[in-house]
Amino acid sequence: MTKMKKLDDPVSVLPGVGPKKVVALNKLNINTIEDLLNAFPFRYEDFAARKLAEVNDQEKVALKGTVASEPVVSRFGRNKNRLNFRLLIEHEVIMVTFFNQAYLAKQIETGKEMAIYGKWDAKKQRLMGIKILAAAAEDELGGVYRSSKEIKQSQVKKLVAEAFQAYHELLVDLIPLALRKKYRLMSRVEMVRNIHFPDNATTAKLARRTGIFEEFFLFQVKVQYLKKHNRVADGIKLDYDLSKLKVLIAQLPFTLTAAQKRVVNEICADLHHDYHMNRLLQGDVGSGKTIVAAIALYAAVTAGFQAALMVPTEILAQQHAEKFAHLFKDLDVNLALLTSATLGRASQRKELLKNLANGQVDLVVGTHALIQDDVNFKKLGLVVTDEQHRFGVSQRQILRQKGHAPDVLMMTATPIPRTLALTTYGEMDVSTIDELPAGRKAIETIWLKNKQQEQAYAFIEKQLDNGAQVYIVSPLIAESEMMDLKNAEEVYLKAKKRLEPQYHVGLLHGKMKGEEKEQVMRAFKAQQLHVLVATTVIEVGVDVPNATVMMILDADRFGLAQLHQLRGRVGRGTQQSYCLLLADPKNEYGSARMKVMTQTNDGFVIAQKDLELRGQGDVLGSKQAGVPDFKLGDPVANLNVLQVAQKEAAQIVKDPMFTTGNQSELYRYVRRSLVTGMSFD
Ligand SMILES: Nc1ncnc2c1ncn2[C@@H]1O[C@H](COP(=O)(O)OP(=O)(O)OP(=O)(O)O)[C@@H](O)[C@H]1O
Repeated sequence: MTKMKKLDDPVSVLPGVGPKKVVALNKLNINTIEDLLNAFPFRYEDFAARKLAEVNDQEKVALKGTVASEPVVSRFGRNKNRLNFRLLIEHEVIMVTFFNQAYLAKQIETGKEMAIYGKWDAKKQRLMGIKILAAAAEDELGGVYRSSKEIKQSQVKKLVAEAFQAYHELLVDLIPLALRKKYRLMSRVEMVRNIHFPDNATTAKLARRTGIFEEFFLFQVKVQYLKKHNRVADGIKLDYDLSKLKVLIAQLPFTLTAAQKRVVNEICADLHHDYHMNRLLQGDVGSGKTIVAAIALYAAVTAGFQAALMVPTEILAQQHAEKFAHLFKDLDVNLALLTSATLGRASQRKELLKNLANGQVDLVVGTHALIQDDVNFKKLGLVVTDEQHRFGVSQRQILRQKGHAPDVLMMTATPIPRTLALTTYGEMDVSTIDELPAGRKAIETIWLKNKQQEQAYAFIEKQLDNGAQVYIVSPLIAESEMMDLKNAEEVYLKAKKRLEPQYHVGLLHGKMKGEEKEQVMRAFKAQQLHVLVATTVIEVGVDVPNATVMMILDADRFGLAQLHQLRGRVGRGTQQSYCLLLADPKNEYGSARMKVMTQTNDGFVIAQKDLELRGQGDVLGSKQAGVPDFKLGDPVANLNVLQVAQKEAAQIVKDPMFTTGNQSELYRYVRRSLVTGMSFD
């Protein structure tokens, strides 16, 4: 009796797939039959014969004609040869050339009708042959597959065909029938068949349409199910003391914006529940996320738990710790700062670790040093982190192993366009601060050419005379910290020469020791320094409201998101702020970025523009963006489909067992993928 076939059979079950091929396929992420069936071609070669007049130079096309001369093979070099013959297409004669395929000569006879696929050289009126098309293949679209040095794409294609042949009846429909009808989608078998082996361009397109919907729909069902699933009561219930929170809020030097109040309520409701909070707090630069985080952290402390804030740099840890010390000075909070600098001193380190472990410390601010091995908490209830430390499975695992399953609030200052938010943070609840504190004036951004630097300095001088403080951001040299440093030093010397002795200029860069950095930041905050020349170390979170002018040198070297972050260091108070971009962009893309910066201060608009300008390839190609890899769908180009899929998925997960309609396959699929782990957590 033969073994039962399963879609997760390894590829080695196919005839001719030995250990070497298995390795080659695995490298392409193809391990099972199912993977093979899902290894969709990324484009098609169109083998339908075209008219010569319509073909562009260097285009790959199929041309059909009558052989008009005997094939001539000439040999040159070592083992090299060229095969030439003429082909009559309607009334024109072209030359066809194949390199190193002399063996094809025997198929070529004068007067024979032939279709040949190749690359058209318009100048020489020559088709550089790639292959002779069989008569039956003439109307076909040939899928082009990912391949590698070890495995050719024709082999991948052959294996896909064999796998489809042997396993296609195991393909089950995961999209409920009602939805397939509603959106006129193919069955899964038809979809897979027509993506791999379409009869023509139309069926290929229709199959892809189904494939894209399926991909988004399954993803959405999974994340939405997971979100519900997370709501089971195995988290911590933080019974915070509302009256104490009110005291804190009343003490603030400002009133919270309506948006801040709303998100505080959303977060507090989560804290109070006994499920795990897994929430994203997004807000534009300067929108006041820190105070929201502080309120949440304090809430955890009033509930008798410890709370931690994890930030990406030591400067920020220091800054937040200082702010919190001020904020909580009359409240009963025992605050500690934990960075690699504080951990560096042995005595301090021992004391700090002891107090975290015995629960003396209520609230700790730190860098990623916070979740290192020897750091133990007594009763950790809430961790607030930021996007740069996406708090993923492994970190949660670390904390869980230490006996904690804290609520998690992740902050992001990079607004994500709605499109990507749907996909990137699908499994999280999202709170958005969509309003800036009252009284903020829009930052005025001016783009100048490099040769106008003197004008920029004159402007800076005038602003300094009016009591402003200034950042000068030195140009970024990709991949070279040393060059960054050299640049920053040069800019620093120049600024000193230009502005001292009236004004004091400081320098801040990533290579400085923690203490040195602190000193410089402190002097800048205290207005002992008027101008701060810095590399991008100031990008994230630095908050000095009196600094109202920023000059960014060679601004076109930065991406939009980074420029927006940098610029966000000014415009944090009620004074009019300015941002001077100095740049001679080398291409249109660079100019477009400068223009966007001068046109808007809205991080959401900038994020959307960034996406459009960079092209989805760029954005989705970068893993760190956290965007799941879709095989067929493109969350930007296929936004409508994504939204429909999201809406339909919401309907499905309303019912915890998916019992409405016949969706047991879908349910099994979702349960299975949760067991095997989801990559986006
Ligand atoms: N409701 C408010 N009214 C007035 N000022 C506020 C308000 N909330 C926060 N601020 C002030 O606005 C400034 C920016 O706030 P905060 O540092 O929290 O911004 P952020 O959202 O963390 O920004 P970034 O992502 O740029 O670091 C701070 O100086 C803060 O004290």
